[in-house]
Amino acid sequence: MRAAVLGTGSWGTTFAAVLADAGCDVTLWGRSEEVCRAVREEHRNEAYLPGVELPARVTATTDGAAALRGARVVAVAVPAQSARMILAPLREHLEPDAVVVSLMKGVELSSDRRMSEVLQEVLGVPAARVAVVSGPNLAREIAERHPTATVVASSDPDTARLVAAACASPSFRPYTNADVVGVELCGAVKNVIALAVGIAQGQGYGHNTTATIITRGLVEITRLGLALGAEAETFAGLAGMGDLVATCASPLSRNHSLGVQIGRGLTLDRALAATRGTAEGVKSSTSVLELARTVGVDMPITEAVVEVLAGRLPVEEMAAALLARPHRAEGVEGAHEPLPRPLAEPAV
Ligand SMILES: NC(=O)c1ccc[n+]([C@@H]2O[C@H](COP(=O)([O-])OP(=O)(O)OC[C@H]3O[C@@H](n4cnc5c(N)ncnc54)[C@H](O)[C@@H]3O)[C@@H](O)[C@H]2O)c1
Ligand SMILES: O=P(O)(O)OC[C@H](O)CO
Repeated sequence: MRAAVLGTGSWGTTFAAVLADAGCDVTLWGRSEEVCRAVREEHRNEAYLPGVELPARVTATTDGAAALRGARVVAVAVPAQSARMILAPLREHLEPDAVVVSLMKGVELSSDRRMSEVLQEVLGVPAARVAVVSGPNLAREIAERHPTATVVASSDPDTARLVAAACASPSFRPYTNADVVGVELCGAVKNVIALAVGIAQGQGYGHNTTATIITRGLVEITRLGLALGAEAETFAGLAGMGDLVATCASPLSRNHSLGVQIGRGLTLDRALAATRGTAEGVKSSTSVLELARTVGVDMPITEAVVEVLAGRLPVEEMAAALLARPHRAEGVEGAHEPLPRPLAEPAV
């Protein structure tokens, strides 16, 4: 099968290798001629995956029409906030029967749309031909063939099975799932929770704090997902708990690392400059919170991250603001309990 991957960053390049390991002939599309030449001629992408040799079945081009010609599976791995702009010119080159796969973990800021919704709109493909791949998938580990599982979600079971078959390799095991909303929200919101964990660790807090944020973060993700029609069991699976554990534990996570820098007192601009690659949670925290407000869901950790990143809540007051909320029962349902306002006012 021929496949295309749009985006030559760390996940796009790694997923191209996964597809090739599974037997696909893969063309990467990117904007840098130098990166594409190195993939084609040296089987390397040193900027994003230093030291990794790519399979011979992976080639690369800056020509979108050439990349998409004959591609039955088209996977997209560009920054979520730029996807609409990047993909619009490629629409005319998509094969009529192509299945489009979102590898992205974000929510569009301007529209609060999930990335599978953005792909449907901008590429003009129906939901039945769109899939989402999400799970505990740190690119570097997968590029090194560490054993890993993931979730392939689509509203159409045949589409999910096609994509799962296209990416199943001896070291990469996909599970199919019909819950596109749940799988996609898990991927986007865990980045916000990983920022919160990083912030706490940067402040010097230990494992109890980390476990508290991960667990209550999962409650937030679940609450939002259920309100938007997702299935409860998705959140306990690979895309939910699995990805939270990987992202919140690993220094390979850009969101986690960026959070640590913020927790240590760096400004957002400096923390971004110190973080290589796309930390989707920075912008998606705002769109996730907007989405939550449209359905009346309480997401205090997400709200605290938004306030800290915006400079309205001093980072050293974040934990106190969260702990000062009214006490409540532990379950997923719950009253709206915003952060105490005086602590969320603009810092002076
Ligand atoms: N890296 C991971 O471990 C990982 C794992 C799972 C999911 N994801 C998700 O995949 C998506 C991409 O992440 P990544 O890690 O590959 O990011 P990255 O920062 O490594 O790479 C982003 C790529 O997008 C390209 N790009 C940016 N603007 C472009 C434009 N205008 N035209 C063409 N290309 C452009 C960059 O050149 C780069 O190649 C994100 O949503 C991320 O959350 C990443
Ligand atoms: O580096 P991050 O924080 O984007 O996380 C990478 C993957 O999403 C982990 O599954």
